Amino acid sequence: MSISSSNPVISAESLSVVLNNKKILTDLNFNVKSGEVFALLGGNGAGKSTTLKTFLGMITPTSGSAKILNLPVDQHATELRQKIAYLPESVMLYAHLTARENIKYFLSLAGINKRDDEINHALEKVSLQPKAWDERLSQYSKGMRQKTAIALSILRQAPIFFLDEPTSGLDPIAIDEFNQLVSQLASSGATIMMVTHDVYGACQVANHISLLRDGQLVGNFSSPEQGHINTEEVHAAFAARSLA
Ligand SMILES: Nc1ncnc2c1ncn2[C@@H]1O[C@H](COP(=O)(O)OP(=O)(O)OP(=O)(O)O)[C@@H](O)[C@H]1O
Repeated sequence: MSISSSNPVISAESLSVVLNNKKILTDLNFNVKSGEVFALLGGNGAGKSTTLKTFLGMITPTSGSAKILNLPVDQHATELRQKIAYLPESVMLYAHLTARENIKYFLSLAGINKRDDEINHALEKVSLQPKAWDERLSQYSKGMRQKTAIALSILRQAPIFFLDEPTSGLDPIAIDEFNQLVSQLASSGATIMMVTHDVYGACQVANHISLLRDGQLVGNFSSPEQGHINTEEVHAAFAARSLA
């Protein structure tokens, strides 16, 4: 179950999901390789959360498959879990513990021991200000909680990230910092899939964007060799949904 730069790390193959007799996802196909950031973009009710839940093993495909490292996730959830970092829209860490305490606690649950200097290094890597390291998370902004969760994922050495609406509720500076962090993670070889309705943020950070509408992929965009995906082009495609 190794990660090579040429094989897809995350792939949807003719993935369809029906829930309560309702077609939610229809024939999705995409591949994400190591070092890439993939954004699944769509409006409310497009099927983004359903796609994410399918890759997290919480929903079983009705047909086709959702694979990670070429393994169907619904059949290999336990062995894949340790490779995956999942950041929900609201990061699930303890408000009454500090960043350092949260990290130590969740690492201990995973049976991982890290020295204080290794934890410091991870917190530095995500640019969490040192003066906040020993403050309770109840004092943190959403951006700071996300940084803490990413530091934890770095220490867990999880190479595959699933991000759910990561920039919603962040101020513009925190959005830029978060996008930089995502780009850094990808440059160091992580594979990142995010679901979002933030066109601008997706264009800033993604190598590939797929546009999801009514459970179907209706547009694909890739970044040029140097630079970002064109925001206006993606915005026009996204906005066309209301005219369809
Ligand atoms: N268990 C279910 N049974 C029936 N329909 C469902 C079920 N779960 C989700 N849906 C429907 O599937 C569609 C896609 O929902 P989903 O939550 O995946 O969309 P989304 O793109 O994440 O939306 P949002 O941006 O609003 O969170 C919606 O119409 C939703 O009502």
